[in-house]
Amino acid sequence: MAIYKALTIAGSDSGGGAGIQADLKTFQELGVYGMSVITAVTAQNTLGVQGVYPMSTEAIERQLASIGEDLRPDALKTGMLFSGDIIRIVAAAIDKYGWKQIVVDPVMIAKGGASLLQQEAIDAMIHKLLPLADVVTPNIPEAEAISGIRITDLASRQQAAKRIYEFGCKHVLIKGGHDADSEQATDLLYDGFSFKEFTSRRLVTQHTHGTGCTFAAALTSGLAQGRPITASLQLAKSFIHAAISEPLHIGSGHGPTNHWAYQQGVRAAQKDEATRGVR
Ligand SMILES: Nc1ncnc2c1ncn2[C@@H]1O[C@H](COP(=O)(O)OP(=O)(O)O)[C@@H](O)[C@H]1O
Ligand SMILES: Cc1ncc(COP(=O)(O)OP(=O)(O)O)c(N)n1
Repeated sequence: MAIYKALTIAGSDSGGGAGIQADLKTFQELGVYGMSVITAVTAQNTLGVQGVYPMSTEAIERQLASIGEDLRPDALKTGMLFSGDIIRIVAAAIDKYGWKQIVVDPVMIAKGGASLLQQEAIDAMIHKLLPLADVVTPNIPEAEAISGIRITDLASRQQAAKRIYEFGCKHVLIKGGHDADSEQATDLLYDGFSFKEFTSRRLVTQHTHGTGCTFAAALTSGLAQGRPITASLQLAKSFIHAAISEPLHIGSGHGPTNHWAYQQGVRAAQKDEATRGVR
């Protein structure tokens, strides 16, 4: 049996809903061997972010080298990178080790408002990391910050995607979770030629902590397994929809998504199929 390996380069969320923890849970659920490089530790729960503690650049470089010298990832994702220095170190490692299938989730601000990326780092994100990305997955505020274009409708979202594409990434996927007025959660893909939409029903819930990390980790899992980009995005959309559909109701604030839900649905469908076959 082939073992596909995925790497997440991101921050730790002590509450387990976002960051490294969400990524590793998603990799595991989708049958991919997960590895991690931790860029920062956050003290975080469903009520918000109580502390941010970046790792030393030496510790990050050492983790990247440990992976690079022994365990080649089939795909990798970046999440919270916090500073321009960390972004430059990560970009240099991607280049040095020749890693492929790069998903850049340009994490900037947690849903509660805490800053997870220093303002000065946006420039490094744009000029060092985006040119290495196979897919960059901004939410609407992140797409606005990167493109400098205010997104108010489909036309401005398309314009922002085109602008971000010009920074050198192969695909831009602007997520629609923040478009609260819409009855649908629509993610928009641009590949330099045309647009494609990935749509699901918008679920009304406050338990959406970690949706972006989980979505990008599911996309990375698909790419690690050798699926094409659109099939990987479809997988990610199905995974996150299931994870939001069946919240765990833990904590007293914005709870995490349910990383078990997708596979529980797959198993239930298989059981159904098997039962029908017996009849
Ligand atoms: N309420 C919701 N109902 C259904 N899908 C959602 C909802 N909120 C977010 N999503 C989906 O979750 C994924 C992550 O999107 P988003 O929440 O915008 O990212 P982020 O966590 O980075 O802000 C996207 O595929 C988006 O369409
Ligand atoms: C450590 C860490 N990394 C990333 C995030 C942001 O995660 P995201 O999936 O965008 O979810 P929200 O925080 O916006 O709910 C995070 N919070 N912590």
